[in-house]
Amino acid sequence: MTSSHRPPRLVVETREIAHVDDLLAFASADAPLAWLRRGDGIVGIGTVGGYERGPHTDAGDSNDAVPADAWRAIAAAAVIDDPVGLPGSGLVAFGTLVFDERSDEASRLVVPQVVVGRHRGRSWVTRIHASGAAAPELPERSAYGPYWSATLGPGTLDPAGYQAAVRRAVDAIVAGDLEKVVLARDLVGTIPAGADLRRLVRALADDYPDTWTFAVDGLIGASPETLITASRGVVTARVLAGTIPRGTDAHDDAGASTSLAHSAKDLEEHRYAVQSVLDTLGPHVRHLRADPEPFTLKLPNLWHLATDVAGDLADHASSLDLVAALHPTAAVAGTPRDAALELIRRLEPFDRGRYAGPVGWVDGHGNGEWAIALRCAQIGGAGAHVHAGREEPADANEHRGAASATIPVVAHAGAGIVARSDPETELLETRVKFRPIVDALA
Ligand SMILES: C=C(O[C@@H]1C=C(C(=O)O)C=C[C@H]1O)C(=O)O
Repeated sequence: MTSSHRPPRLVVETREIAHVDDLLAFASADAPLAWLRRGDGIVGIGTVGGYERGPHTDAGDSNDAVPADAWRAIAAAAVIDDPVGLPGSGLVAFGTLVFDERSDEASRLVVPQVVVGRHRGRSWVTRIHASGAAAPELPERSAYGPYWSATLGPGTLDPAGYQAAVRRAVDAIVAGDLEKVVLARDLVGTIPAGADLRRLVRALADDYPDTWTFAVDGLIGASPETLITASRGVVTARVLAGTIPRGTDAHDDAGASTSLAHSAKDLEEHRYAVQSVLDTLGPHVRHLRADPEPFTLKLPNLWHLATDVAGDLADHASSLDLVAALHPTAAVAGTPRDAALELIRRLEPFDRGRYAGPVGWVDGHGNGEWAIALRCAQIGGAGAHVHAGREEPADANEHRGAASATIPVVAHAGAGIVARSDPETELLETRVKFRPIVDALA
């Protein structure tokens, strides 16, 4: 899976199939690959190739191809037979990229052996194999395993520590070092080994049907924020920044939405986020459109200020090129970007891993759908081990029974900090943003 090797020639065949009710039933129980919204989307089974970059080393990894270039090489070598031609048919890779290129976790593109997809009433299966190898079997549904649950507790930055970090961020902003920074905190826990992870994906998809529900390389969540979609030359994004919890009754809830829509502090946070997207898309996109005022987006746990952005691709950029240009937006890093990244590294005592990074899929033409990985948890993986303080015992064999009984989980949620931010309100906001993943695990 290294990018330095010449990619194998992949042979790809997509065929329409009878309507699929539940895509997730085809996914693997312990390593699901899924991208779903309102029941439509794609699931992947097995791995036939891909790309991996990182973890970061001090020696540097600058010789590695960037994901967009690595993918262009894989796609250019592929032989694709796709009479279906819908979003997610033909050759696809699922991707999850780290937030910070200095992360100890890896960015990955995973090309599955089999993809099952559904889009507006049409369903298909794609089989992918290396040229000369046998085509994979057609996929089968498998019954869901038993229900399981997990609770998340304090991580490396507890509520008091988070409020202290917010105060330091406000000081830096007031001192003129930067205008906005997004600070996150972490929660950790464990889930039972052998748990059917599709249960978690399904709970998120059921409770948050309008979000992108994703599962890629152990990163599972339900994000409302579209980093970028590219489909046949049309580009869209949904920028979110500015948040308020839902009200306790209809009257209170309407009041919450109105007060968010008029909050100078939230409108300021939002402006930075929209501007960062417009600035980076500008060179690649014609007829770039964004409403002058944000709308309030209602989710089961909170309201966001939202701006939809759209335009026509003006060059040959793939969705992965656009991802590279956009990430990290001011919605998850801050303004100016470099000063914000530096402050995040200083104030957050953990590695974000893939949290707040790009997650999604890309096809053989460069089309794709990418969200910002929010409202999610990383199940397993080196980062989770470190966060959970569960170093591998010196004699791993001796402890294997105990060590394999659970799988570590780490989740993150953050909030945009500007000069007027109040530490307690920001802490409450992160609590509300943890709700989707905390509830789905419960
Ligand atoms: C950082 C997160 O969310 C981001 C920050 C927001 C805000 O500060 O209002 C809103 C949506 C997201 O862009 C998160 O969910 O962890």
